[in-house]
Amino acid sequence: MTQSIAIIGASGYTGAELIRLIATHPSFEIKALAANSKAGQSMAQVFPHLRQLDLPTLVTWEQIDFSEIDLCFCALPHKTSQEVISKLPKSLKIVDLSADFRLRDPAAYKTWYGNDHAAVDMQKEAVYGLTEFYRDEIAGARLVAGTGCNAATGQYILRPLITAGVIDLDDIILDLQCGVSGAGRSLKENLLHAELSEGTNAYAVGSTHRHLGEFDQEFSKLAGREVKIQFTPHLGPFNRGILATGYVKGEAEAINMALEAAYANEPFVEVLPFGETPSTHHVRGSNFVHIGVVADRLPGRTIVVAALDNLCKGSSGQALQNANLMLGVEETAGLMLAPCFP
Ligand SMILES: NC(=O)C1=CN([C@@H]2O[C@H](COP(=O)(O)OP(=O)(O)OC[C@H]3O[C@@H](n4cnc5c(N)ncnc54)[C@H](OP(=O)(O)O)[C@@H]3O)[C@@H](O)[C@H]2O)C=CC1
Ligand SMILES: CC(=O)N[C@@H](CCC(=O)OP(=O)(O)O)C(=O)O
Repeated sequence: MTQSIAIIGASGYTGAELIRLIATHPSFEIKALAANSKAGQSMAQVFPHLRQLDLPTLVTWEQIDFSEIDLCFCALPHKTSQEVISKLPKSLKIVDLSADFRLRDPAAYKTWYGNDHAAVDMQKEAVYGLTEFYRDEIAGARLVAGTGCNAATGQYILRPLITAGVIDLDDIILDLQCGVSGAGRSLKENLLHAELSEGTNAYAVGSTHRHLGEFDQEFSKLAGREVKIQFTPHLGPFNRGILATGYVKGEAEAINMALEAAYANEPFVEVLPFGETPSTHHVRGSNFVHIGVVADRLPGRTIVVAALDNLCKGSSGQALQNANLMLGVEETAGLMLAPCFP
């Protein structure tokens, strides 16, 4: 049976990545694609790399006939997403890629995003989209909130360690580099080639990045007590990929065992042989996550490194994995592409 798919925000990076992945999906068919400033254009005009695909012309989301859609991906900026989603049919299955439905607590949302939420009921209804840890809830959900790409990478490292009780919860440092496509296809000075290439910089320093709202929510829920980590992201001078490095207090062997046990049956999460560390080069364009554990020279301290592709496992690949669950098809459908290397 074919399932009909719509994508709102199809003219952005995550929208294009969804289309690339769905192109090989055995049962999903793209019926409608929506944009804002680019409505009226063909996808070949907006994204020439998708020229060979037979795709509908971009329209505005108001022009879509949702009665013929089984599931809608929403890849819009924060705030716009909640305004649009609150106007969509209440029976429509939605996977949202924005930050708007990730945080359960309206007060926490206001702290990290600065505004009151426009759809508090839907915020409470949404299921957090980190597939490996919310699989059953996602399968029964109507609205799934895709995670932040930085937030996903950090959680792949830390969630199993918190659950297994193998690290000191008051001594967690996470450091991360995110490729420039993480900022979307927008024109900003610091994203110009001349100002980005051949250098790197930290941002949101002082543990002020909004993805800390997701870390606080998820880690505190897992631990049954408040957990706050130190987190600094860096803007990487590369297009795709996130490399996160966690510094924790705990024994490396126990940490490695906890990660191996947590991901033993996961199709997309791979724990590398003990002592090896991952690279963004080896997950690029794929839905895979690689994780590696190394004992630090300081006794009782361990380094854990994770790599994923922000546009795939960090957003669109995760979104497709969740959509597969919501529509009852094979979870890995359309997602077994090998990484693109070099
Ligand atoms: N990039 C990444 O790695 C990740 C992104 N995300 C989140 O996913 C969402 C999409 O990100 P990304 O694809 O990178 O963003 P882009 O900036 O590349 O694309 C944004 C899309 O939203 C559309 N849009 C903008 N404003 C409006 C509006 N007022 N009404 C309707 N459509 C509008 C744009 O249309 P048009 O171009 O026609 O104006 C475009 O299709 C964001 O919320 C982002 O935070 C989440 C995880 C990772
Ligand atoms: C380089 C860069 O700007 N990266 C983004 C990652 C964005 C992301 O994960 O998505 P959301 O915006 O949906 O939270 C950042 O750190 O804000």
